Amino acid sequence: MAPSAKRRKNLDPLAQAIANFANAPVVKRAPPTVAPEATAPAPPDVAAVPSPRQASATVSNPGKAHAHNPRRDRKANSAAAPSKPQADIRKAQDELPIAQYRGEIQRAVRNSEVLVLIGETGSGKSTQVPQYLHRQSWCKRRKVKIGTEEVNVGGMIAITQPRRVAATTLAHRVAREEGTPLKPGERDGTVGYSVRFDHKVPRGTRIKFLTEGMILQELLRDPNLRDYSAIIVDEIHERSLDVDLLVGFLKQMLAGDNAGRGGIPLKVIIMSATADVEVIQSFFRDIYPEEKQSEAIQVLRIEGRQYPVQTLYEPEPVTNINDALVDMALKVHTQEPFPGDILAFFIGQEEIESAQKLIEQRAAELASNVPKIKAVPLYGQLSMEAQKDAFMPVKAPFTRKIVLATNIAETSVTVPGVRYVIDCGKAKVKQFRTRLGMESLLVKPISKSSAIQRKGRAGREGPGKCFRLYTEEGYEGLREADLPEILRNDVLGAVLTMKARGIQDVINFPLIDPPDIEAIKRAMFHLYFLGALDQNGQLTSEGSHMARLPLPAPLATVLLAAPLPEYDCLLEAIDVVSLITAGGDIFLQLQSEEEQEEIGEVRSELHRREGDIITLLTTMQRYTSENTDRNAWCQARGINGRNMRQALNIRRQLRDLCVKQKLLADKPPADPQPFVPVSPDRAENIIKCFLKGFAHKVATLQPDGTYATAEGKHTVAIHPSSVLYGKKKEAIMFLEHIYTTKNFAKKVSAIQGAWILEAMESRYL
Ligand SMILES: Nc1ncnc2c1ncn2[C@@H]1O[C@H](COP(=O)(O)OP(=O)(O)OP(=O)(O)O)[C@@H](O)[C@H]1O
Repeated sequence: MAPSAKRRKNLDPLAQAIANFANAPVVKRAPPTVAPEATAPAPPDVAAVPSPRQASATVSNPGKAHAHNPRRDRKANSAAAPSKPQADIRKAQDELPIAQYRGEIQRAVRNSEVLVLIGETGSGKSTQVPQYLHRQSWCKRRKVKIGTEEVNVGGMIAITQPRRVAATTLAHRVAREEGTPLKPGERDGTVGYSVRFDHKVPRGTRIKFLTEGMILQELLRDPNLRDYSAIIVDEIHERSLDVDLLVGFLKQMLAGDNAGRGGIPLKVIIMSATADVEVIQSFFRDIYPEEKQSEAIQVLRIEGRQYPVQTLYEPEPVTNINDALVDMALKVHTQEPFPGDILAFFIGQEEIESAQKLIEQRAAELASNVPKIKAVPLYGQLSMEAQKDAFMPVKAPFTRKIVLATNIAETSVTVPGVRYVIDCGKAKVKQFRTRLGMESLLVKPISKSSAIQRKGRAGREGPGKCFRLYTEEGYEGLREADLPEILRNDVLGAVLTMKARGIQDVINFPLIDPPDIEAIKRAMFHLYFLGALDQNGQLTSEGSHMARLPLPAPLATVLLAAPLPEYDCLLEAIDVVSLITAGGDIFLQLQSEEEQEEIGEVRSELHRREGDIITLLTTMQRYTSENTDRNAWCQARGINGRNMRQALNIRRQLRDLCVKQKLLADKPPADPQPFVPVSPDRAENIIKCFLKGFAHKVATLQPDGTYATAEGKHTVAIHPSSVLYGKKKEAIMFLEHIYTTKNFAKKVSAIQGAWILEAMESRYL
């Protein structure tokens, strides 16, 4: 039997069903016409409003207690008999633990304002809950009168995710389950998504997956979230800065009178496998009078997981975690049954890159009767296109996929094919060091919540195993949850978002864990310096533009300054900003001496003595002037082609946004445009324009040859990835600042001391 056929045969029925479904031609169901309630009837025994006690109780035998039949409900949903692949996927849906709770969830949402839904990883929360709700009568789009204006309110469900990869993969999955897959060129559908620089929202969308940042952007445009009937906040345990802000805004809306929504209430559903229910409940509680609290805020726990996952610990603490990860990946590969892919959690991108090489080397030495290995990286700095590889089945026969991931694969995602998880127990955590005014990347032990989430990536399509590279005592010693981002990060973006939403008193904005008042004050001062706030702390019109750009405030400041006559460099600024926000480094690290000689020489034609900003600009300009083979062009220069394509996509969107915001008069001419090197004068202007956003990130050369930051006089070194590495300049400006082995400045440009004064004076005087 051919290995691929063997592989198929070995799949269990559910995995087979999913594989069949994924490979089968898509059968499109017509976008639903809303036939509320009747389409998903409540089971006969759940008509009464539950007491809060009932609702929050764990149901030990849910199937029996609710006499609910998901298949019967589903039958009522669709008149036409489903095709085979659809029937398979429906069977898989019905077998999820959450299916037994469908009626209970529908009823709880109908009868409450806030539902906290806790269910094990893989129980079906993210994929099923929006599907259970979007045909309910309260979710209908309604025409209402607000003052003299007639507006539509509701009709859609938003479901937020902490990460882009989760939002897009879930949207694709749910769209297929709904029978309206997201295909290029397809304009109609039930499910869509919106993440930074990528949106697919078909006509007729009822379920929209968004990153938390995107819904905050929507809140700026529409403070009443009129498009939505419900907001599902998924994976709240991650406690990103954005999710904390989002629940703060939702709390304010729930506490209000819904006048901006024509009286139509917004439902809020908070979901997680590992969140602290009491913290969430108590956050919302004070909106309601005591006697109404338990009715308004309900809690439901979904019991059970679909497949068992066996946890295996190390007998002794591991000394070298990176070696142990590679060894374990190969051990699992050679000792565990095939098929069954492996998902291994690494500390960070660098560790993944070197492990990938090691695994590939060692895989080449395996005997011919052992399956081959395809190692696929998955980390945040990869372009979206490159991230997709981790989710694709391996095409080559008799090959096992090993996904080497950071914690971006920790929550919410299903990596199809994965049966085995390897957890190194550590992660790189960004922490803002208030005293130093800079970020550090620290390697820290993960929390129990993270360990549970990582384990939960197995057991989604069949029984699985989780290999923890730490001892059981080590696990017991982990803290329950991670520190919320708002308590360990710079709150600049958060304060700008609050101000842009009209929050005057940011210190008293409702937050689950309010940050240090000093951190808020520092952010306000920084925003004042960037021109986003005036002396009274009021949002300026620049600040309002800044908040609407999907960029960190300093980069948004650069784009707003660029059209000014003294700089006049908006197109160039967009080119640089696109490359900076596209993903990881554009220039691949040259490994061998040979590579350094060959590629280094071709690459040097892009290098500019002014530093990384003008080098990036030259790279974009040369790339877009290339009219024959852009891939070959990238390859010859050791440039990451995927990141370049991603940057082009961002460039197009930023150009459109700037036309919309009237920063750019007309659409610029299409590529390819002839390459004209930036003149030194123009380069100076462009760097000065960046200084408007980054005057706080400058350092001057000291007599001993080191650089000291203007703010705080901390020593910084130019990072080896910079074209100015090893160079001595009077002063430098850097766009990134990171503490790893030492304090490094990245994306560095040479500046003059006088320019710093100029940039400061223009703001203060
Ligand atoms: N992209 C996908 N491909 C294949 N199966 C999938 C996919 N997404 C989801 N599934 C299936 O649906 C099940 C439920 O997934 P879902 O994301 O809804 O669970 P969840 O309860 O939200 O989990 P978590 O808390 O881990 O995010 C998975 O265990 C898996 O069997």
